[in-house]
Amino acid sequence: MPSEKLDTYFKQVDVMTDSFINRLASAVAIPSVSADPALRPKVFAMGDFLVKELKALGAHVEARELGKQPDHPELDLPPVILARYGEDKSKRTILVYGHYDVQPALKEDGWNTEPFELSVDEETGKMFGRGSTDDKGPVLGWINAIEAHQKAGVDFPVNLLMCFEGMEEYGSEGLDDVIREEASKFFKDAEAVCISDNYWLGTEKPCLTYGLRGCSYYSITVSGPAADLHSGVFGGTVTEPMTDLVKLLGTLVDNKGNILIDGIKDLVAPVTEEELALYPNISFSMDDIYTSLGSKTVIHDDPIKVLQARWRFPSLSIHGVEGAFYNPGAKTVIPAKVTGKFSIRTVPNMELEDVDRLVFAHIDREIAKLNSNNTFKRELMHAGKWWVASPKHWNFEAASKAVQKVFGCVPDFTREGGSIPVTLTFEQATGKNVLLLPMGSSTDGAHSINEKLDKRNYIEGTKLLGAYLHYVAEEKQV
Ligand SMILES: C[C@H](N)C(=O)N[C@@H](Cc1c[nH]cn1)C(=O)O
Ligand SMILES: [Zn+2]
Ligand SMILES: [Zn+2]
Repeated sequence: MPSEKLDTYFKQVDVMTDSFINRLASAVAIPSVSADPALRPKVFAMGDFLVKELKALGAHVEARELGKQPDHPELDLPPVILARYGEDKSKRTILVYGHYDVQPALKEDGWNTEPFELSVDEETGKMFGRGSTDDKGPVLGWINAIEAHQKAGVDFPVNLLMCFEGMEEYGSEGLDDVIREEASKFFKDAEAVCISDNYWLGTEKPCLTYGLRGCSYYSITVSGPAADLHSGVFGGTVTEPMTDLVKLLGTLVDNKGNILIDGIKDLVAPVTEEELALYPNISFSMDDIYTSLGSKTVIHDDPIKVLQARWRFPSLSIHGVEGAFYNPGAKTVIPAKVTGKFSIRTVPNMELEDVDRLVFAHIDREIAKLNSNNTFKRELMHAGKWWVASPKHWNFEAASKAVQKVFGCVPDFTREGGSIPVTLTFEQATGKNVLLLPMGSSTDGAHSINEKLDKRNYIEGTKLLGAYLHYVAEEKQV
């Protein structure tokens, strides 16, 4: 058992707490928003930051350039950063993945603090900042683990391969090809894969995740007049694009979460008795969902139904309207062109092509019903497939032991409502088991305002990642 080495490593992590928080603060200060063309240089800057940190620790680092962004040919895609720490043939080799881009964030969206300044509340231990939990904290967790081993003089237990991308929040543009290409090259020695980019179910108990929903993201564009118009002068004389769009968006889903697109439900695999038996053992209560939501505005009032709605069934969310008036005040404008955006979270056995076919058939039918003289365009913006794996593997076994060592409890085995499409690509390209080992908790507010990572999750999470690697080194391959 790696107990003594682990205790030395844990003590070192505690000693280095402030320095690890400073590292996170430096990373959060780089607004690496992949969706904002104006901030693309910052995504590159964040990649450079990681390269510098990794090289300073003696890792071998290579960058894979991805060329231009297909839907914005004027933009360069940020590189995929590949790194290797350790080349000892007698050790296991583990491949880890994370992303260094973040979701957009503006103070005026409702943040209590500047989103790109890490703001640490010493009383609660909450560390607010965009990317703190998704996914800069976990990515830095791997780097912290390397550094703490060095400083503690504890031999690093495995060879660590790292793959960090800068376009995850924009559909992981270009990454699949790199993974397939490198499976027999940079990643060839990998014996298992670990991804830390999702969240605990609650705030106290860690989990290991073996399933993800997929995400198919669509847009509908409605255009009419050549330019935005005065609603007093032109209201009642022109077919308004926004009126058509609101009608179309209103046909997709009801406020009880039922998807109204014909045929979607038929694509979902029936829930088995075996699966049903797993839910009651999972620590999850209505209070957990209330705390995560910050409200009681739930659709289901039973925790098992909540979990199933999140993991096991598809959902459709309407995200926003480009071109619409959204500022405070009362602007009397008729927008000339509006683009509505929505996505469907997909589950087994929904095939991407079937979902697209049903979505487009539905939109076309609804457009025809409008009898409108506006112009309509509907598009799939990006898609990633769902993933479910078996947690009966030494990779999960090692992570479970690490959770028990660091947190003193047996983790829940969970699925996740969010999507990390490259998980499936890693599994298929390397042929190895993939484990999702989250660092953040259910209240972190990833993608939302006031995103945070608790100090405890960051520091104990850094211990967890290191401990996982020690237990992995000890697991027998079956
Ligand atoms: C779970 C992960 N941290 C995450 O946030 N994934 C994103 C992936 C995505 C899909 N479309 C755009 N980004 C998510 O689930 O929304
Ligand atoms: Zn993420
Ligand atoms: Zn995200």
